[in-house]
Amino acid sequence: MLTETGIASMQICFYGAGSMAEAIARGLIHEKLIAPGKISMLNRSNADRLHELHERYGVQTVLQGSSNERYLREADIIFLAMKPKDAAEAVSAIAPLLSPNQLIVSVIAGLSIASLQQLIGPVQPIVRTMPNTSSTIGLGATGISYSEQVTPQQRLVTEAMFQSIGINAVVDESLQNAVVGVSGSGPAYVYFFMEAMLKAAGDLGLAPDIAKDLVVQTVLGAAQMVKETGESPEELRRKVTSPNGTTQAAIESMTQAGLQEAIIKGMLRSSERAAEIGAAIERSINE
Ligand SMILES: NC(=O)C1=CN([C@@H]2O[C@H](COP(=O)(O)OP(=O)(O)OC[C@H]3O[C@@H](n4cnc5c(N)ncnc54)[C@H](OP(=O)(O)O)[C@@H]3O)[C@@H](O)[C@H]2O)C=CC1
Ligand SMILES: O=C(O)[C@@H]1CCC=N1
Repeated sequence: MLTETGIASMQICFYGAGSMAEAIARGLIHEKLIAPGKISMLNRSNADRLHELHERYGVQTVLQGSSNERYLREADIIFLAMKPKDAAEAVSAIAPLLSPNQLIVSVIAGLSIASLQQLIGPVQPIVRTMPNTSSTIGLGATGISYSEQVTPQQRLVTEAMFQSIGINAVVDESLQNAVVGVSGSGPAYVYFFMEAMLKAAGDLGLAPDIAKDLVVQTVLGAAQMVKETGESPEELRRKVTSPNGTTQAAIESMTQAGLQEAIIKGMLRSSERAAEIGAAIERSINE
């Protein structure tokens, strides 16, 4: 499927060279989907960051204002990967350089296809995505939505790219903010949970390196159990929980502290925040 897409011969430009751009670029390179020399990464002012990316991956890098234009014009695929607050200005700046055969792939939380069309024009094929940073190691989870202008071939390319760095789900654009709340922000919830587990392990007297090994393997093993056994988290939890045993005591204590409600509330808030961010960009465009 990958050779059919012709992706290996394409040029990919990351406009915005931060954490998410690096996670995707690193994943694509690591999975050998595309050679580093076919990837360019641009940012606004942080020259050290570009130098670091060039040294680390061998990607082409250049500072805003020099020969950025060439990379942007030559790219078959342009990833928009700046923070939402910078998006309207950054996208407006490149709109005059774009031609309608270039595929725009946005990873920007909250930013709608309609807003991007306002900034770029109606004919540009646009993909709105919500990936996550686990793409770095090929274990990402990405929500994908297409504008009408995206061709079947461009869809193949998009899905091949995101499949090479994890799994993806094509969703109606109205669900993209839900994807933010679930898997876009998701890795941070798990890290937050692990931080708490590590703290408690220390309080219980375990040395940091031993605590880390035990916590990481526990999280990894639990996720893998859900994936490989096909059993639900609830069923698997029951199997750990002996009547009147240690796990029951822990779960009762966590429930009393409102852990489940706190997680649900936090996820809904992430999704709501994505909508707020999108609305703020929309307002700034229409001002
Ligand atoms: N981090 C995550 O887990 C995820 C992030 N996202 C989305 O990815 C996007 C980027 O987030 P993240 O990677 O964390 O952000 P970072 O702050 O790490 O990176 C942002 C990058 O954008 C660059 N930039 C800002 N303005 C411009 C401009 N005008 N022209 C060119 N480059 C510019 C910055 O350059 P400089 O440093 O020089 O200013 C920087 O390289 C966000 O919109 C976010 O919603 C989506 C899913 C997950
Ligand atoms: O925190 C954020 O806004 C971005 C979007 C999803 C994950 N990180």
